[in-house]
Amino acid sequence: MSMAEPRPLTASSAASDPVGGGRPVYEIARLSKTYARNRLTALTDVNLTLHKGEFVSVVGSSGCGKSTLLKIMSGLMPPTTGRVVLEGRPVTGPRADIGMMFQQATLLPWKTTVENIVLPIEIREGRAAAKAAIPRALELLRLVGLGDFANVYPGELSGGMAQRASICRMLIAQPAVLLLDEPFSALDELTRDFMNMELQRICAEQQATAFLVTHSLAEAVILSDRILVMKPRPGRIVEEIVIDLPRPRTLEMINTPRFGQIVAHIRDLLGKEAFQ
Ligand SMILES: Nc1ncnc2c1ncn2[C@@H]1O[C@H](COP(=O)(O)OP(=O)(O)OP(=O)(O)O)[C@@H](O)[C@H]1O
Repeated sequence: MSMAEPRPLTASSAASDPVGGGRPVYEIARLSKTYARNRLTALTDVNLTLHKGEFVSVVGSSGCGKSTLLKIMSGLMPPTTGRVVLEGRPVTGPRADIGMMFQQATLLPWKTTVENIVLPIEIREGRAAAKAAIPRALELLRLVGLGDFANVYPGELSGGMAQRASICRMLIAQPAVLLLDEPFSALDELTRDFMNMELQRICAEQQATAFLVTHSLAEAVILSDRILVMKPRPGRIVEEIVIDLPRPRTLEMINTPRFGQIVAHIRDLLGKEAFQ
């Protein structure tokens, strides 16, 4: 293998090879999922460890099991077999220390931005706790550049601004892990690029441990320390790629030969079926 090639690792080594030396935060071992209704094996023998401060993405063709994996990781769905452990405790349902972000911001239109951000606390711990969390919500709004928009309603926010607000809502409970389900795919390309750079900055500032599902290879490469490549029937991790581009990443890196090589390598791994 030449030095210019991405360094491929086997899927089984994914569980034991920390990037940046962080401690293990989220651990999945021998995970499988068979949907009872159609007896479809959506995932088989998935092993994965996320280390503190690490950004890991998963890519793969439609139907390879990415959403199934994310639902299990978030506690929304039980696995058929295997171990799912966050901060030493098995994940058996939704938890306050799991932060989630989706394609749509899903802010409540009758609540102001800051009220939306403290909403998870209000739901879990009541009004007094939500009120006490407002200073932290305002601090988070400043972190994402929305300091002046705390008291406006979501209808007055652009798509990118609404997603920034949902980053704050995700971070308010100081989650141990961030699970990101194509958070910027509904945005136009320029805003999406910008938001990815913002996400990188925020994750670095918060030392966040993040797991991203995306259809965009470029997005996965620009953001990640490692990329897991999945294949379908049955859904499994076939390769792990360590992204050795320096940090902080910049959009200019997208035009470098190294970036192009890594994307081409992943595209080859995915094969033609991923793009049909
Ligand atoms: N609730 C369900 N019941 C039965 N089969 C399901 C269910 N949800 C997903 N599947 C099947 O499991 C497989 C994996 O689906 P999943 O949605 O996890 O894939 P994905 O990689 O997220 O796809 P996409 O990229 O298109 O969102 C697919 O074959 C899908 O048809």
